[in-house]
Amino acid sequence: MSTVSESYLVGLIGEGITASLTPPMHEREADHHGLRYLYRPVDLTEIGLPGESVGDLLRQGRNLGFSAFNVTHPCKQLVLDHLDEVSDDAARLGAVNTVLVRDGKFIGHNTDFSGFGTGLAHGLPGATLDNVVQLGAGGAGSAVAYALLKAGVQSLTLIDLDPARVAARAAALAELFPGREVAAAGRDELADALSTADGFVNTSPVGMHSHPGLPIDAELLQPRHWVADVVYRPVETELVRAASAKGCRVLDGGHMAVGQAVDAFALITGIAPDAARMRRHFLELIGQGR
Ligand SMILES: NC(=O)C1=CN([C@@H]2O[C@H](COP(=O)(O)OP(=O)(O)OC[C@H]3O[C@@H](n4cnc5c(N)ncnc54)[C@H](O)[C@@H]3O)[C@@H](O)[C@H]2O)C=CC1
Ligand SMILES: O=C1C[C@@](O)(C(=O)O)C[C@@H](O)[C@@H]1O
Repeated sequence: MSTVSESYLVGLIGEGITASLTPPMHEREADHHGLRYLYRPVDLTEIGLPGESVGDLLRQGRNLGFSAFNVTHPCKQLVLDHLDEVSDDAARLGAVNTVLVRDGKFIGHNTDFSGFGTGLAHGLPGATLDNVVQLGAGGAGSAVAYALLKAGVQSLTLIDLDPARVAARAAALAELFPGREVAAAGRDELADALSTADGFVNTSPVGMHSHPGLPIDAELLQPRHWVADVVYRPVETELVRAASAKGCRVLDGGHMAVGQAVDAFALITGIAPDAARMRRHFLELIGQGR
């Protein structure tokens, strides 16, 4: 037996997340710190609940002694209506993936953007951030674009297949970061945009096992470009491979996947986790086909 001050009970609420690597990453790191820490997936698909039930689940979880939750698709925006406090960045971004239960209150944070930002700083130190092209303006893309602008990117070109979505995202980001240039573009403008860019980030699903291929023509990459992917199944995507072969510095999608877990673990426990150890564990899990 343990009381809420002696142990941690954490859940991940979202659709189709039973195979997520985030629970084992947290649990293994907690073991290293000698913590009693259990992290369970609460898979909406398996229990047959809609995303709108996230508020009820949070309240039930609080009553059952949960310490915190990660929330993911389709709940990152829906959860906002149920929180007592939201960090400035999560409020600006309009998305929460981490909810702390503190004195019966729900406090929202976003570690997707901070996790990508930390991965970028550690994985590509000193990368020139003046001009960046990002493919994909969906859920992951919103957090990554926010992280890039926070990291100092001056000119960001967002490219997506959905013109309305990318225009809305670019306009919202331009308002949040006055003085920066945030442009929306179509795929036909990729070559032009990359000709003056320092870096390229893929946040589209292209490159996943279920969606194989290169998200852009590798001919467009020059050795001066740094290249980041957020796809992490596989970790070595076709983009990562092609960019490395061109001599580009690369950041694989595992950095964001581990970064969000590192930052959430720190928020939940107040303990700084060993990020390198968590990445080794993540790569081990991926290597086992998890
Ligand atoms: N490393 C990490 O921690 C995470 C990685 N991901 C990865 O990011 C990928 C995207 O996830 P979400 O943003 O949640 O999906 P989403 O569906 O919200 O957004 C994907 C966006 O990419 C656009 N898109 C698709 N194909 C494109 C193409 N060929 N060219 C340009 N735009 C294209 C879509 O129109 C859409 O706006 C996932 O497939 C997953 O692999 C997602 C979440 C976290
Ligand atoms: O979107 C994601 C991915 C995730 O749901 C996972 O399954 O690893 C964990 C969430 O914290 C994060 O925001």
